[in-house]
Amino acid sequence: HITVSAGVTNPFTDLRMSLFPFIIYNMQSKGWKHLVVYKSGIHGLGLYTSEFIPRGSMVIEYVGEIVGQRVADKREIEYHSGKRQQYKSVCYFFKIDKEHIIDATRKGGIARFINHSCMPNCVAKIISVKNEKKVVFFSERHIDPGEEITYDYHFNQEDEGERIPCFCRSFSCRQYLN
Ligand SMILES: C[S@@+](CC[C@H](N)C(=O)[O-])C[C@H]1O[C@@H](n2cnc3c(N)ncnc32)[C@H](O)[C@@H]1O
Repeated sequence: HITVSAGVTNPFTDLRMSLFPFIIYNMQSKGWKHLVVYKSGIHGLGLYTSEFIPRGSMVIEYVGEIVGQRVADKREIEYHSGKRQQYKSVCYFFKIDKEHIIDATRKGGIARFINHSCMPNCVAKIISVKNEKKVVFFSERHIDPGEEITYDYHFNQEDEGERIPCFCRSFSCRQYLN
């Protein structure tokens, strides 16, 4: 049984899936869920689960280069400057704390494709493993095969100058990401 949200393409019922070049399996260590990158009904590409995920499960880690605020600020300007067209309108940064940002733009895992939803099915938690901070997504409810993985970005309005319209289409959508 596959649940499909209204209007959202489901990769597991879509025959074009086999032709889509962006399918990458999440081959991280055992215990992680089987996840697929596929075009999203929310924005660009998104991350989907191909298996049932019970509530409270570890879903995936946000992996990338850990940089400081100064480097992140420089890279943000570089990525949005137009020199690298593919990074112009998207942001693959995850802020762990004031000093540490994970940049998954050039080197990183598929968690960077997780889109924002105002009614998400996952939550990002910062956990410490051997004194190292890691960002791990946990399921907040059970997630059916074929559902897009989402979390609430919790962007502050003052973070960015321009407001980013939200396309999560959830019942309680706040209309903007920031
Ligand atoms: C980490 S990327 C997510 C993956 C992205 N969809 C892609 O194709 O690479 C974050 C960016 O996706 C877009 N995005 C994510 N969730 C969105 C939403 N609910 N509404 C509109 N844009 C969204 C924004 O441009 C945001 O900066």
